Amino acid sequence: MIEASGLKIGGRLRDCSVRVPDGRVVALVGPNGAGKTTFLHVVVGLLTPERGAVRTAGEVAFVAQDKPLYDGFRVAEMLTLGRRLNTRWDDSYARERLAGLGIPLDRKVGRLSGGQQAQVALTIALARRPDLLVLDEPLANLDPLARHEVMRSLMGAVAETGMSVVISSHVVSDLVDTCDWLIVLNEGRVQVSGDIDELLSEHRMMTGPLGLSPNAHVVGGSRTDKEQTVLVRGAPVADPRWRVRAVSLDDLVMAYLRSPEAAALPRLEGVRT
Ligand SMILES: Nc1ncnc2c1ncn2[C@@H]1O[C@H](COP(=O)(O)OP(=O)(O)OP(=O)(O)O)[C@@H](O)[C@H]1O
Repeated sequence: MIEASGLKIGGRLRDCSVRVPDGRVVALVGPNGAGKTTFLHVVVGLLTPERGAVRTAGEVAFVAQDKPLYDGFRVAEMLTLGRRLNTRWDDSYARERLAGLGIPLDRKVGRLSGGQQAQVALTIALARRPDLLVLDEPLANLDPLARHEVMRSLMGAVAETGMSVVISSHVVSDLVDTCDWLIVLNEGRVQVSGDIDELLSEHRMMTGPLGLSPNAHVVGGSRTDKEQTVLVRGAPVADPRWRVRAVSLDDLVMAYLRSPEAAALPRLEGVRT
């Protein structure tokens, strides 16, 4: 569970509130400089907000954007470090996971591929047996195959343990198959927070003639010289002049990011400050 209320850090985070239930796999998306890393640092306790508060349940493991590995260390030495630093460390889990991935324990970290380094960082975080795993852009600099492998093996671990996860990324398509909760951060504000299936089912994309009102709550849109396409929230009024289709997660995120004043947030009463 993550409960954040009214988080403020200068202009980097401005009144950010979210409430995410236990066991969710959260996609935290937003453009460069949106505040994702800042938000994650507050969630894991590395930064103290000027205003607001955050609560998380249980043990938290964090994998920072610049993977916290030592190039000169062998993989086995990274595990020893993990064991010494963490009381809840599960060494046999770490060794089995790395063996399953074919990553040799005697290899120096600096000699591993980017994908293997990401897997070692993830294994060290998982071996801490966290209740909440927080990953800041774990897929950055990985090729598509390695991205897929990291996400697939992460999902295996989630299915085994039921832990909550937050993953930040610029690339929505990397997260679409694995995450079930979406947070969109834009210019230091939480623009969207909610269950992904619910968000997708309550939004529609409508295309119709210019000048025609969609008779629905419009999030944002685009136009050509003949037509307009708008993302709407809630059921549109039936009108044959509009072509209505379901939205993809990408459509939804892009439409909100293009309209920074629009928001899709649940009511947050009951959040403790
Ligand atoms: N230590 C700091 N002190 C002051 N401002 C900072 C600091 N770190 C980052 N910022 C600024 O805060 C804003 C948010 O940065 P942050 O790194 O949280 O964004 P992000 O969404 O993670 O970006 P990216 O996707 O590029 O990693 C940016 O404008 C950044 O320049």
